[in-house]
Amino acid sequence: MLEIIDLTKKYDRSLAVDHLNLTVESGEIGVLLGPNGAGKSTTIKCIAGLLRFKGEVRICGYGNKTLEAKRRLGYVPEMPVMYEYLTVREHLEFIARAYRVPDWEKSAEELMERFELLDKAGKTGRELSKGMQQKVSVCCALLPKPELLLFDEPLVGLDPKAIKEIKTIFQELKAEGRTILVSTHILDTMENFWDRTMIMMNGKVAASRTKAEVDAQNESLEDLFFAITEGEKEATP
Ligand SMILES: Nc1ncnc2c1ncn2[C@@H]1O[C@H](COP(=O)(O)OP(=O)(O)OP(=O)(O)O)[C@@H](O)[C@H]1O
Repeated sequence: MLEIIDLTKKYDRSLAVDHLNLTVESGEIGVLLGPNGAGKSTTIKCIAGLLRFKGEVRICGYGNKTLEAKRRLGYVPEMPVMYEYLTVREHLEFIARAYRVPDWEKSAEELMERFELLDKAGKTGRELSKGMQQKVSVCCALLPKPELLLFDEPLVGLDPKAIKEIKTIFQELKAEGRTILVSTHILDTMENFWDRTMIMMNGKVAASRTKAEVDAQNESLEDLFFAITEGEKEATP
């Protein structure tokens, strides 16, 4: 479970996230939407503990800076960050050792197979394309089986097979009762399996809806997005 209470983040004098509150329950897929510059990546980086902020972020009840929270968190950043001289397999081994993942070799092989990385397992970070780096980043986040997974624009630059695999994985994680927060601009790919959406504008949640609420209005995620961001609808958070 993820709880964000009164999160505020300023870069120098510019306010990127403004007293933001949101909750994503265990077994839910939360989708963070919003125009460019709305504050989505900043929010995700604050949750991941990469930025200082005011307010509170709780992961399964633990403050996000604690070891208990970090153990339960997986993060796929917008831009993959690779060690230039580690191979794909060594990246997975590094994560497995850091998180003390038991029997990691089998899980790592399965993940590499799902993302068509087995034949790239011996390639180093610097030898990988952007899309391959993105796939390694996803595999590294999934390997420790965290309770909360943050995906910042996970589908950008991936090939169709990897996109299909990620969508399947979202559903598997949900079925296992994990908490997922995805920031994306690619609305139609999330259409069928999200549970809760938060639409951000100017650092605030301009609207928060469950899928049931949106379905009851006979709307799509895209309809809701434009209604909120283009002001056709009263923004009721
Ligand atoms: N490192 C930084 N230093 C100063 N300002 C920043 C920094 N990173 C982001 N910002 C500002 O914070 C605000 C929110 O940016 P953020 O990257 O969180 O938005 P976003 O919703 O993820 O946008 P996008 O959809 O374009 O990725 C923007 O006004 C941006 O210019």
